[in-house]
This record gives sequence, structure tokens and C-alpha cells, in this order.
Amino acid sequence: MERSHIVIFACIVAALCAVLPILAAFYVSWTLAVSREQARLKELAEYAVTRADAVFDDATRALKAADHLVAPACSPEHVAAMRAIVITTRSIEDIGYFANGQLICNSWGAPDVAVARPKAEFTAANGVSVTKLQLRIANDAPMIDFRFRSYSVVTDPARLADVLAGTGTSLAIATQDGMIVAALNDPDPDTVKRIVANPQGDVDTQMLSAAARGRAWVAVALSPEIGLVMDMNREQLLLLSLGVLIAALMIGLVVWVSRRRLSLRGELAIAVGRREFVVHYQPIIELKSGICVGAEALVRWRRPDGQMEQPDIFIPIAEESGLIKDITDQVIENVMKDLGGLLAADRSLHVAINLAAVDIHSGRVLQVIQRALAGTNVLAQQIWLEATERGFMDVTSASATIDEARRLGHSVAIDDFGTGYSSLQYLKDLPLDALKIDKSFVGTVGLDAATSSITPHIIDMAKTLDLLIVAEGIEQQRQADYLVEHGVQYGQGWFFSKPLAAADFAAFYHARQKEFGPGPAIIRREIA
Ligand SMILES: Nc1nc2c(ncn2[C@@H]2O[C@@H]3COP(=O)(O)O[C@H]4[C@@H](O)[C@H](n5cnc6c(=O)[nH]c(N)nc65)O[C@@H]4COP(=O)(O)O[C@H]3[C@H]2O)c(=O)[nH]1
Repeated sequence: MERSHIVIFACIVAALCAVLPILAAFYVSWTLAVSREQARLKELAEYAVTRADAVFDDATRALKAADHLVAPACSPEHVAAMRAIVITTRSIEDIGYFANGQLICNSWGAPDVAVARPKAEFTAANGVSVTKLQLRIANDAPMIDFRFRSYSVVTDPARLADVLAGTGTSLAIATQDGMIVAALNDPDPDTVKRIVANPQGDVDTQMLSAAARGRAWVAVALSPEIGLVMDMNREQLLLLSLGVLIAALMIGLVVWVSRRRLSLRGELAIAVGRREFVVHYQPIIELKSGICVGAEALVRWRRPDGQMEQPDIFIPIAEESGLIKDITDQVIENVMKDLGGLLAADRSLHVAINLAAVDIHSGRVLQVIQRALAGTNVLAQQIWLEATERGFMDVTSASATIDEARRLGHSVAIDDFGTGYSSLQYLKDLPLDALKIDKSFVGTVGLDAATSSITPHIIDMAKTLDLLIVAEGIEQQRQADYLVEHGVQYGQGWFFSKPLAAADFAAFYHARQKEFGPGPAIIRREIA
């Protein structure tokens, strides 16, 4: 990836890291606040409707008691009985007796002025009708008239909405068809009507609401959503600060990773320029005889302070940035410098060099090797080339490079076989010489692991295609024994030796030669 792409990518990731946790925290805290507020409104509406029903029941009882009075209408006894009803009924202010649409008397006797009976606006299931009067007493709200047959009682609507709603919350006590009869904090009549008609519906996106239906009334509680923002409680603020904290941590992480990647890339470019790469050699052993027949060249990056970086850290970045070509060239150069003498003196020895996918793709590396071999008396047959399955994905270019490599005398091996996308197709279509079994499979030999059954299949496949087999990562005697038994010719791994610096490898090679004898002639698989 280009440096500018890394920077842009890091900025986008950092911006997302900053915004997403905060948005998520805000969303969670908002959802919590909304559901809490809705629960509060529901509780309020249920409590209010219970109270309103109780007031209505009280007024109904008064009306029915008056309806049973037997004293002659508006006689002193009748008026006294009505007064007694008013005194003993908490929910009503007065009671009146009507005939022919006119008030004849109330609990104080005959009225001073003529009062016409108002028209009923709504009739409840128990037969009591409801009317909002023009008459206003203590507060601003018009009084409510409940009437049953010849009697009416007037009630202060404050008795119907006798609850504490809290500032910002409005409450309506409405008839079953949505007419408000009592209210707190001026709820909008149209909104209340819509909620009564459709309590579950999305009535107003800026209002939270809850409705409760009682025997006679419907209570509707409303509060504006904006109130929640002001009302965010401690827990919600805590969530938000947690979101900010996570965002900060994530941004820090992104900055750290991208800086490290950028700086590693920059450092790697400098290291290529300063030729800071050295090669270590892991001996390759002929398993049945124990003779050392070659080595795998493994690159290391020796920093100026002496610290050694392993290839797993820098090869992927080198491949991404295109620096890998220079590294391959330096490895080839180092191999010839380190082991050129040994190779020229002993034809039975070979060195396997790892190539990147791009090296296989372009084939350019073959000329580099040719130039490095020129005048050294080292044969091309002594230089093996290895690449992972990724290098052979583009079969056309890979075939061309392998054909040319083989024509020049090199042997070519597929590395880490079985860990990628490899299929039999690769092996059939490519003129390969050898297959390297990945250490992850060798490690399972003799174990019950699910992958342990793969190793014999890989071995069989290689035998069918008549490929040389090299097993990687042999750490134990039993693994070596198993591989010999199954016809694997070569192996490498800590059981024999870790990768060694050039001088140590030469010493290892000579010691091994003394103990197990000289190596065979040049190892070469003939392809018809
Ligand atoms: N656990 C365990 N590990 C063992 C054992 N024996 C050897 N190994 C390690 O296994 C890796 C074998 O190399 P690889 O599969 O080609 O895998 C190599 C190869 O794909 C790549 N690489 C190394 N040098 C070069 C190079 O010059 N060019 C390119 N393109 N890639 C390279 O880096 C990979 C890692 O190399 P290393 O870190 O040197 O790791 C080496 C080696 O040190 C063992 O018994 N047990």
C-alpha cells in the first residue's frame, strides 16, 4: 500500500473510531432515556385514569342518590337533602334539579337567575352525560357538568386531573372519543385526540406519549423529546464518557499501528539502501542417511543496534511496498558471498532461496541469479528456488518462470504446501521438482489432531506426481522416523538444527559430513 493510501486509510479509520463509539453510546443512552420516560408516562397515565374514574364514580353515586330522593321537588326537605349530598360527596361542587330544560333549584334553593340546562356532549356507559360548562370558578378551566335524568352535578376539572405530572409533562383526561375534560400543562387537543384514537401509533415524532384507558376516561400523558436531552441523567453521561474514552483509545491504537507501519516501511526502505540484510541457513538433511545435503536461506534484518528482525515481521510489508525485489537481490548476493566457496567445492550441496510472488510472476530474478553465478563455479543446479502457493496462483506466468528456471538448471519447490489455496491442479499443471510440507502438518504427526490425517495424503500426492519431498519443522525423533517410514526423502527443523549464521552452517556441514559421510551427487528430478 502506498504511503499516502496508508495515511488516508488511517485517517478514515481514526474518524470512524472517533465517531462510531460516541454515536453508539449516544444511541444507547438515548434509547434508555426514551424507554425510561415512556415507562414513567405510562405509570402517570394509569394512575391519573384511576383517580379520574374514582372521581366520576363519586359524582355518579351523588347523582343516583339524588335521583332516589322522594321529597317534593325543590321543597325545603328536597333542597336540604341535596345539600347533604353535596357536603358528603368530595368530588362535586354543587347539585341542581332541572325540569323542562331549566334549573329549578340547587343545594342553596331556587336560583336568582334563569339557568338553561346545557346540551350533553358525551354519554358514558353508565348513562351519565358529560358537558363542559362555560362556568368558571376558582381556576381557569371551565367546570364540568355530569347529568343523570333530572339532576346535574358540577365538578372542578382539577379534581379529575389530581396528580403531580412534573414540569414539561402534560396530562389530559379525555372522554373515550378524545374530548379533553380536564388537563394539566395544556396538552394539544388534536394530539390527544389522535392518541386516544390510536394509542400505539406514531403520533408526533417530537413528543413521547402514553395512554391509559379506564372505565369512563382515557388519560394521556405527553412530554417533549427535547426534555430528555436536558434531562440526561448521570448514567447516560457516564455512557457517553465511556464512548469518548473508547473512541480515544481506538484513535490512539489506529495512530500507533499506522505510525508503526509507516515507520517500519520507512525504516525498511532505509535498511534496503544500507544493505542491512543477512542470511541464515537452516540445514536440509537426507532423512534416511542423516547427511546434510543443503540449506534453506532465510533472510534476517540486522538493525544498526544489532537487533535481528525475523522475516515474518518485515516480508509482508516488503511485499506490499515493492521493496521485496531488492531484498531478494540482496539475499542472492549474500548467499553467493557466504556459501559460494562451499558450493563450488562440493557439488552435493544445494541452497534453497525463497522467492516472493512478484519474483515468480516477473521471472526477473533468474537473470539476477545468473549474474551472481557468473564466474563463481557454482552450478545453477545447486540453487533451488522456493515459493509459497501464492507465487504460483497465476499459473501462466508461474509456468513460464519455472520452465525457464529449470532450463537454466535450477530446481523449483512449492513451499508451505497445504496452508493456502493449493489444489492438485497446481501440482499437475506446474513443472515443479519438490514439495515442502509445512511445519504445521509435520507438527501433528503421531497426534490425534484433525490435521494429522492430512500429512499422509500430502505425501501420497507428492509421490503420485513423482515430486521430491522436503518436510519442514521437524522437532522430534518420532516425526523424523514417521517421515522416513512414509518415504519422505528430506527434512529440516530444530531436531537437526536451527537456522545458522553462514560460518556456523559451514561448521555444521563439515561435522555432519565427517559423521555421516559425503553427500550424494547433485539432487535433480528429471522431468520427461
Ligand atoms: N517452529 C519451528 N519453526 C521452524 C523449525 N525449523 C525451521 N523453522 C522456521 O520455519 C520457517 C521456515 O521457512 P519458510 O516456511 O520458508 O517460511 C519463511 C519464508 O516464507 C519467509 N522468508 C524467509 N526468508 C525469506 C526470503 O529471503 N525471501 C522471502 N521472500 N521470504 C522469506 O519467511 C518465513 C519465515 O521464516 P523464518 O522466520 O526464518 O522461519 C523459518 C524457520 O526458522 C522448527 O523445527 N520448528
